[in-house]
Amino acid sequence: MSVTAANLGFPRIGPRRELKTAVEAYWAGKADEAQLLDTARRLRAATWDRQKAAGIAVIPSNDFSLYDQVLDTSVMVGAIPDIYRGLGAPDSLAVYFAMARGTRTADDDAGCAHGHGKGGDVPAQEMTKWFDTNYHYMVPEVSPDQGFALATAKPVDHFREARALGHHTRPVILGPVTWLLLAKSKAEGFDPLSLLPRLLPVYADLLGRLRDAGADWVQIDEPALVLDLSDAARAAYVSAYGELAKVDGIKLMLATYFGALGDNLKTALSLPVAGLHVDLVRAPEQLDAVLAGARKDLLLSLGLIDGRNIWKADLTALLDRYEPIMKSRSAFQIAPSCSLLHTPIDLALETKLDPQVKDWLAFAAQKLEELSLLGLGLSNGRYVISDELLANADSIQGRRNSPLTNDRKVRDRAARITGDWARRKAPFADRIKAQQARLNLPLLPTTTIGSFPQTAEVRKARSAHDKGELDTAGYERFLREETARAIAWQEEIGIDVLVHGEFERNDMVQYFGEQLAGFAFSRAGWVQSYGSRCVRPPIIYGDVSRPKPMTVAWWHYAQSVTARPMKGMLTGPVTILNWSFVRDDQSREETCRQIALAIRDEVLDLEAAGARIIQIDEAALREGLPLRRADWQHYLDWAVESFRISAAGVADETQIHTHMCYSEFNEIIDSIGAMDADVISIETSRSKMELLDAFVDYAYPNEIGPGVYDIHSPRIPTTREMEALLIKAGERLSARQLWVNPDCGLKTRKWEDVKPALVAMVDAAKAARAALA
Ligand SMILES: CN1c2c(nc(N)[nH]c2=O)NC[C@@H]1CNc1ccc(C(=O)N[C@@H](CCC(=O)N[C@@H](CCC(=O)N[C@@H](CCC(=O)O)C(=O)O)C(=O)O)C(=O)O)cc1
Ligand SMILES: N[C@@H](CCS)C(=O)O
Ligand SMILES: [Zn+2]
Repeated sequence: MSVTAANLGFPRIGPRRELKTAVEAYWAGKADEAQLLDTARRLRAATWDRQKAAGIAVIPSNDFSLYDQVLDTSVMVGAIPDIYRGLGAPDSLAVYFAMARGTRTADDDAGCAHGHGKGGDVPAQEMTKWFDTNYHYMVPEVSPDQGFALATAKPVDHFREARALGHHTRPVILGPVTWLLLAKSKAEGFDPLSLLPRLLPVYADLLGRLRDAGADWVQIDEPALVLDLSDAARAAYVSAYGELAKVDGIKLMLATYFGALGDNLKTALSLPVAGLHVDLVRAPEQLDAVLAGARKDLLLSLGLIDGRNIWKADLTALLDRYEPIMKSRSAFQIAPSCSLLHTPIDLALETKLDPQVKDWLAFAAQKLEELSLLGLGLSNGRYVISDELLANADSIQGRRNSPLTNDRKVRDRAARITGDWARRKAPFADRIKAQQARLNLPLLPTTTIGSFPQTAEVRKARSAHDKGELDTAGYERFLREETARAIAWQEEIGIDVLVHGEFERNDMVQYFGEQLAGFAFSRAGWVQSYGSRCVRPPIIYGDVSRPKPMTVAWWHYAQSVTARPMKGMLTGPVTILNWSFVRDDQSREETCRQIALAIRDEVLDLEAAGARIIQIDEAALREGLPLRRADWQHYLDWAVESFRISAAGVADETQIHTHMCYSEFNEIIDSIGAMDADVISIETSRSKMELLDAFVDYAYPNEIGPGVYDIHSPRIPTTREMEALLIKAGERLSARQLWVNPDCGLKTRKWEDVKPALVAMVDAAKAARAALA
């Protein structure tokens, strides 16, 4: 019996975000192509060396990407829409980054939420979330007459590059069926999956070239196998892998992750591949069925180390569970559950973490060490790693018994929650009357979503403050000036309900996590969100509570400089949960309720301070939906309840807003309705208000701000087009229900875009008021 430690993918941004610095310098014209490619090469070499040093036997290549691995695949197979073709050779950086970002050149990578950056001459491709992660990929675009050809040979180039450095790697490629299932076509009714027969020869060509370059195994990622699939998709798997099996001399490790194969297990096990990777962290229960159904000669890769979270693995528990099965087959691979792309790189860089909490954590580099130890223990017996096991058991015990993770008061309070906590006192119809009497707003009130541009100056000031180069008084003075300027400008252009601009916030989740008990923060724990943009997800290690008010002082200052209503601005519990690394020793649901209580306290303090309107953003509520539909309702029920707990403590006349900068509401509209926010702002501008239909069909009774300004594009919308959108909205919903706002916050935009756009938005509201009155 042999057990081999394999990795499925390593983060590519570099321990100090070297890739971000390099690509942004290239985009800004401050570095040339050779400099960028040189940094990329050095990062790859360091990553391969690191994995070898950690004792990983199967090291991936082609997991590196300058922007996104799905985009790499699209370019590789020649799925380059015509608009980009004139910009350079198919394998040029010009075409690649145009697809990623559009062609308008500028020195920042303006981008936000679910869209991004540049429009300009040529728009970027659409971007969306990679399964249920906070990583975003570029959506492949195909047409009914799509042709495919191997346009780049990056997997082969990187395999050779690694070999020249002494590493025999296992190239990773995104499988053809998942790639097609993620693809979209502008042609109505066209199913990209029908292109499979045309795509397969390109994959076969690639596999042949990898073999000729010396590769023996290729990891082919098919995460779509953990989704609810149609019979057609399952049939596509059978024909695709039947065809690829004809390529001689190369073995495929079919990698599935992010969940159980479930009803696709039979299909997966029937495929003529040499290996199958299964996620046993998200879906440990599938082990028995996989073992029972797998051909004797199928190499199983067991995903044992969590690639989606940062907790140290319990090595003894893993040995207890997996030792007994080791003799059942001649060989196993063990691996992280999925690529380590979704974890920060190296815990060793964290010098400021509480040592106790740090002892409970493993980032990507540490996960490789765990994997390697586990491999040794499973192959040779646990005595060979006895010292390491003892140390690991100490950490696991330490975390389990630590008073840091348990706060009796929080638990008692959460246990006392009753239905009343999640119910506003009066129904919406009564509340809205009280709110209108108090707020006295015009028809179609104007507002924005919260943030104003996070300029280089703002980021520099924060960075200087963090480093101790700018004292707190100086930093706060600077922030007050920025805030006051933004408020005066909103008054000047005639916005009705104001925001303070969020200049004091580094990130809408991190900012709250930094102030809540039960959260820890990394200094260098960056995780790629999209392209060069990264986030540092907070780490929720203990029971969550709010030691003191978090936003009241800033709100108070902002309200003190204007008579108009200033929104209290909070991130909601579900979004804080979904964008954090969450403790794994209690249910997400339980943790979310604790966060909800903390936000409820903040809501009530804002109300007591005089806030008439409080916005609780739930930008990540939808993306938290489980991958399988059967699990949706349970999630939606507790997510909605948490939001309601956070919001429902206020008096009838206090208006609660929520914001969701996405647009697919059809399938979850009942839950959106159940949130019972007085006002919801959503993204609708790009769909030209069509996405309001879900609200119309549902007869949504509360107020809605359908976004009229696409903040993902630097294009400045005209008064006329925003007015037309409002009229369209007014035809679908009562004008009395409508608010006027952009699709999302403006933090990633520039003032020079924001100013004319908001002036035009206010004019559009005035015109629409006259038309709809
Ligand atoms: C809305 N989105 C968000 C998601 N997740 C979140 N947690 N937050 C979100 O807002 N998921 C979905 C989308 C993803 N979209 C984005 C959009 C934008 C970014 C982004 O801009 N990231 C920044 C980092 C943001 C941040 O934390 N900034 C800090 C630190 C800034 C920094 O790097 N400082 C430098 C010094 C800077 C200087 O001197 O000029 C340093 O520390 O070295 C801050 O502002 O204080 C990015 O740059 O990648 C991410 C996801
Ligand atoms: N209030 C936040 C929400 C972003 S989703 C902002 O305006 O940036
Ligand atoms: Zn938003």
